[in-house]
Amino acid sequence: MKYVSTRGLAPALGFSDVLLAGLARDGGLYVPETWPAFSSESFARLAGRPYPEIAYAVIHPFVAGEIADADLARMCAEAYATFRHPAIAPLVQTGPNSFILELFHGPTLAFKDVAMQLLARLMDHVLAERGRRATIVGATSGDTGGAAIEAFRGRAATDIFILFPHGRVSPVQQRQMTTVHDANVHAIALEGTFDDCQAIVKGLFNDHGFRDRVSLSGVNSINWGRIVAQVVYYVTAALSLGAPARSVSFTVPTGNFGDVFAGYVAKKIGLPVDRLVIATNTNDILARTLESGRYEMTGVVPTQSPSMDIQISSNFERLLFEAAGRDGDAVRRLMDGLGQSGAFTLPESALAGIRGEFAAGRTSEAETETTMRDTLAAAGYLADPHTAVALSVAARQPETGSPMVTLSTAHPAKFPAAVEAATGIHPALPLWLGDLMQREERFTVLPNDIGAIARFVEARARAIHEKV
Ligand SMILES: Cc1ncc(COP(=O)(O)O)c(C=O)c1O
Ligand SMILES: N[C@@H](CCOP(=O)(O)O)C(=O)O
Repeated sequence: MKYVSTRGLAPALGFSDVLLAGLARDGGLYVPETWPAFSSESFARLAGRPYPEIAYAVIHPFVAGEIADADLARMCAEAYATFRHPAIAPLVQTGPNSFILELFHGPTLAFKDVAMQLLARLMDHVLAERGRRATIVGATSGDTGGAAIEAFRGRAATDIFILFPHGRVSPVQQRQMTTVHDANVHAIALEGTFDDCQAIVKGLFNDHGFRDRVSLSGVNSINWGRIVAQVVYYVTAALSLGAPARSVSFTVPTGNFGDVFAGYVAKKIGLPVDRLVIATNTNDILARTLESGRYEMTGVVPTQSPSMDIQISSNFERLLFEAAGRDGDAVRRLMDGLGQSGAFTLPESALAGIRGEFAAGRTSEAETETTMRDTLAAAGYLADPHTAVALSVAARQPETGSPMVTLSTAHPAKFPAAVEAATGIHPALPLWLGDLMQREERFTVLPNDIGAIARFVEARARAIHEKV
């Protein structure tokens, strides 16, 4: 299987090259040339199997033989051995037909661990086989950074630089990035928003000289390896609820569109998914786009679900590519429009296609608080603010008979202030992170300037390369 760029101008690559490339050289995102097809029988055979086995089975066709089967199986087993729940991604029933899919049992208490623990192992494996090193530069609104640093810390073949928006992540999120002192880890507080961080990362990828000099790789959801690992929990959740014999709906708290796009991929490979619902906070560009057909940036406001304070939603480009009939020229024109004027209008047929696959809704700050309080009162369940955004949107969906699964993307202890203000309960960090707030912080504050970031990365990466 080859992967093609959403902008149509970069060479098609195999799985291992796509893992290391991150962003395509034409600025697009890689997607598989064709979707593998799973039959009902093959899904049925996976029901009841342990999570790492299902991960292996789902990811295997996407790897297309580029990694030996035994190595892939071992890496799936090792990645999910880092999780603190035997089910890895357990389902909790909160109503007659309502379920919460808990994705926060990994080392940093966020759903990002599910993909990142595997991605680090896959990248290490490919780099070792090629005798190469890579410099990872990533952007985070809070959770990707901690998960990436935890997964890549101490790895000999990678230096990792994470840009986070200064003052806009929760104290727990910040400390998960700034208290890791391995020599290959660099936390950078950028004087800007998450969108600024992400624009700099994409800018660095599009500077081919820089990209080649430092062997740039990415671990944001621009990397296909992130998406494919996230497809797995849609499969495990649906199988637990009766798939393939019945279909299941999902509501997903959404920012960069990676998580909900993984749900779309699950559907494309044959999982019976009824509805896929995009849930946004007041940074509601995706909900507005589905309503009006116009993707239009209006400025980001800080919310109590900071990881979703995003308006340039990277993976929406992957959906555009699908909805535009896989026409890379059309996607390039739309993305150029976004770059020049901060907006684009979806072609009618693309909008109709997207509306056929997704529903969307937004949750205000007041509704997020009420939902945290009501969920505790009605179901005895303490949800984090990101999960609450999605629970609120899920509750407003029409009943179709299929079970509704809301993805819970973070542990409430990552956002104690918001959870306590809404519920009166101060969620404690698990024992192994109990001293997080006392650990020494180390990070560099840099201006919102791509040149300053490029110089910092190149100087530090080179210094590390010279020592090795
Ligand atoms: C806790 C949490 N929930 C939801 C999201 C949104 O996920 P995505 O960016 O994949 O749409 C994020 C960040 O990505 C997050 O950290
Ligand atoms: N919400 C994310 C933003 C980056 O998303 P990614 O999935 O593209 O890595 C975060 O927590 O950093």
